[in-house]
Amino acid sequence: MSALVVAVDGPSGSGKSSVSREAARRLGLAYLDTGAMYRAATWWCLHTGVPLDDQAAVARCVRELPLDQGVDPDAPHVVVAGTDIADAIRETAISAAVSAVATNLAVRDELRRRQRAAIATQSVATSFSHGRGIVAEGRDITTVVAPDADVRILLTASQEARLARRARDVHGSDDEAAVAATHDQVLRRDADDSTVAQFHVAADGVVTLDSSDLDFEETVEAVLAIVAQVTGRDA
Ligand SMILES: Nc1ncnc2c1ncn2[C@@H]1O[C@H](COP(=O)(O)OP(=O)(O)O)[C@@H](O)[C@H]1O
Ligand SMILES: Nc1ccn([C@H]2C[C@H](O)[C@@H](COP(=O)(O)OP(=O)(O)O)O2)c(=O)n1
Repeated sequence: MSALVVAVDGPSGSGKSSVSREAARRLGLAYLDTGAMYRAATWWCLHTGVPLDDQAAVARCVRELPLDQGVDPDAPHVVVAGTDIADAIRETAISAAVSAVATNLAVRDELRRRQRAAIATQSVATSFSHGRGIVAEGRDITTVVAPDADVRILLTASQEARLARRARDVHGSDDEAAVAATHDQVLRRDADDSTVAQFHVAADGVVTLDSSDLDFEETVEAVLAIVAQVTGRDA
């Protein structure tokens, strides 16, 4: 079976990471979390003491980022210079700082180069059970990193749904205080990130999937239905 590349973009809390990972698992494909790369780059700059407002220094630092990122959806790992940072990159300090690194255009060039290489590797190597290929998700995968992907999906959800999901994720509750505490992580970050990537409106040929009124399972099934419709391939 030929390689299959599925690209998924969307704003924070739309469900990109969890839904893409589960879809990859069911399709037997690799899974690339490009947001984790921007988070790992941010962790590395902070760890090595590079001030995030020094654009040139940040760019130099990220070009040397010793990142080892797994693409098995059942066992994702993010290791930098021998340290497993999979949990550390989800902490609020990284979520608050990551847009400063992700809006650095030289950083984007470097990480996009690595993302294209990871996608190309999975397009030629047989790694998972049903064949070859990858589900890659982020903010600019359908438009810039892999605009020629076989399947391109923009996963959206209402602001209310996204805030509630992130609040449950981070604070274990979606009451008023928990939702208010996630505003910076979701709304401010999306506003900053959308200055360098267009992920609120689908580009030509990109299928929009609105998950506001779908639960997790329904969203995964909707992604698989789009893949089946576009490619004729079932999970
Ligand atoms: N359709 C959905 N309905 C309800 N919760 C969802 C849905 N999709 C994802 N989630 C949950 O919402 C949270 C945020 O999802 P995540 O995949 O991290 O989003 P993103 O990568 O877009 O920021 C997670 O706890 C996830 O399990
Ligand atoms: N392809 C990508 C992926 C992520 N980013 C940026 C946008 C986000 O602020 C950070 C982290 O992305 P991530 O997908 O982990 O963010 P959330 O799951 O929405 O919290 O990286 C990007 O600019 N381009």
